[in-house]
Amino acid sequence: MSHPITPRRATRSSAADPASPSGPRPKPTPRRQPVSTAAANAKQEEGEEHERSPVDALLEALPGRREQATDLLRLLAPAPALPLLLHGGAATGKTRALLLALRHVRPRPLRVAYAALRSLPSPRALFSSVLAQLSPPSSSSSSSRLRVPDKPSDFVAALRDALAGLSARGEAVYLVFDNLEVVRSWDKGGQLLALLLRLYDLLRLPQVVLVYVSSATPDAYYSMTGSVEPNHIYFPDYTVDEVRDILMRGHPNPKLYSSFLSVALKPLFRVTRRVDELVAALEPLFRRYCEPLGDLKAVPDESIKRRLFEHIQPHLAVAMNETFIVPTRVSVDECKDHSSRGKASSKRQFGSRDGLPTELEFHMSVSAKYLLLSAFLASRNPATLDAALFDSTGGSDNNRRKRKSSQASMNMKDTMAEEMLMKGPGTFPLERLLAIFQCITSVSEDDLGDVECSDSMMNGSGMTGLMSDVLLQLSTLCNSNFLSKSRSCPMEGSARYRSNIDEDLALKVARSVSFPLSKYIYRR
Ligand SMILES: Nc1ncnc2c1ncn2[C@@H]1O[C@H](COP(=O)(O)OP(=O)(O)OP(=O)(O)O)[C@@H](O)[C@H]1O
Repeated sequence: MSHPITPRRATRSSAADPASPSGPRPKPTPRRQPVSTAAANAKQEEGEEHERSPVDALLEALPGRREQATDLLRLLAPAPALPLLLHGGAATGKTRALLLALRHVRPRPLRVAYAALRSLPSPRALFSSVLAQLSPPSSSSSSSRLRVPDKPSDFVAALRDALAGLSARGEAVYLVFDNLEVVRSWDKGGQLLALLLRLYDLLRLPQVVLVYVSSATPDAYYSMTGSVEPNHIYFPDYTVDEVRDILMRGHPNPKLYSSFLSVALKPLFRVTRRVDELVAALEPLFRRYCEPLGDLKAVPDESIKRRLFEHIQPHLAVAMNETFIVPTRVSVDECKDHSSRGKASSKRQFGSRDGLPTELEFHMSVSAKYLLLSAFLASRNPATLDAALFDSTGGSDNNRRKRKSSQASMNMKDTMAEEMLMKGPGTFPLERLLAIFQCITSVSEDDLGDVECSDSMMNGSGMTGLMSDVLLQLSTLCNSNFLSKSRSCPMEGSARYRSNIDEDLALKVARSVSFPLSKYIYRR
């Protein structure tokens, strides 16, 4: 299930291995050992009899992540450790596994500065968050007084000072950059990304362990920086059995919940594989499932199971048609002072489907996002411009188009575009939607070298995977009001669709999959 990791990989730079510092790499300090007196050993052995090993505790908290948890404990050992990259699709447990594993890393004390980049609005907020977490406890309460650097080079200098102080006190420091791919979407994000990836070379502090968490593969990053290549651990998508183990863990009535999951999990798993979305979708369903029961502690026999199954079936069908939306509760202000709190809490909440809120983060599948973008373009652009906007290779080639267009045809297009804007979002047939969808997904396929459009984001199945569930996604988007479906057109005999989202929301969705939407929006 899990792809093999490549521990201590060879590096692309000549002075890559900290164990054999032949180049400019700093001399590794010997790994610090816990105090090893007879008394300490005895105490440790005694403790081991009563306590579970860190690995056991970790494995219990991480169903489906045995291999990753073991690798984490091994590769997180401090001083000197190569940077570590955890990569894999959305909600595959990267953050959870890392944060739990860090609790078990020895020796202590250690300091963790965790930057949840998805919750941070700008480079400056990132600098502020990291430096605040590294400042001594006395000054962290007055973090407003902390001078926040504007320039990345000043940040590196300030970071080095803060880390040197902690290293001098014997503290190992873990610098975690979660959702690293987000940096790309920031202004001058490419440069900042390269700088973050080169921190190992820039800081030269062996007791500092850099950990990057991302949906993109290592090659997406390290081929462009030429810096030391990290160890990496791959987090594949969960299988349905693994998700079942995760959901079953610690349930007060395992027999009842197991009989519920045997009915509800597989159908929903076809719609989403994200654990957080499944948890959110299953919770209200389980309450429904239990409605006929007087006693929630009861162990259901076969006849009760049958009755519960009949009771839940219609609700299950409705749930499968819903789009999963998870609101983020993190406001920009909250982000400014602290980064780390945001992520977990923001993801567990399940949003309502009322209206089309703009402050939500949408945890849709990649294909649903592309479909929504295709629908937005189909509603927004005149159909006659499709051929020009999406050339035969699927791409948008504005320059060539401009050169080739005659003044007369440009004028005609302008008039049409104006009419379209006056009329509001237009309707379109399914064929047009699918054609645009195919074009824009093929563009993204060409860009697979890009961080955000990595294989992992496509769930390892490539763009064919995107196409396969498109009709299911379409009905989900309609049910959740992102698209509306009109009655069949008497002339064409088929239904027409209309996008209900505005440009801001479309741009937000586009950013989340790094799709250059503005290139495809026709503007006069
Ligand atoms: N093995 C697991 N056991 C229990 N809960 C899990 C497990 N894996 C994931 N989850 C839950 O699923 C949700 C998403 O997990 P997490 O944030 O760790 O994923 P991620 O891979 O970091 O996602 P992203 O790439 O979107 O940041 C969290 O609520 C987390 O607790």
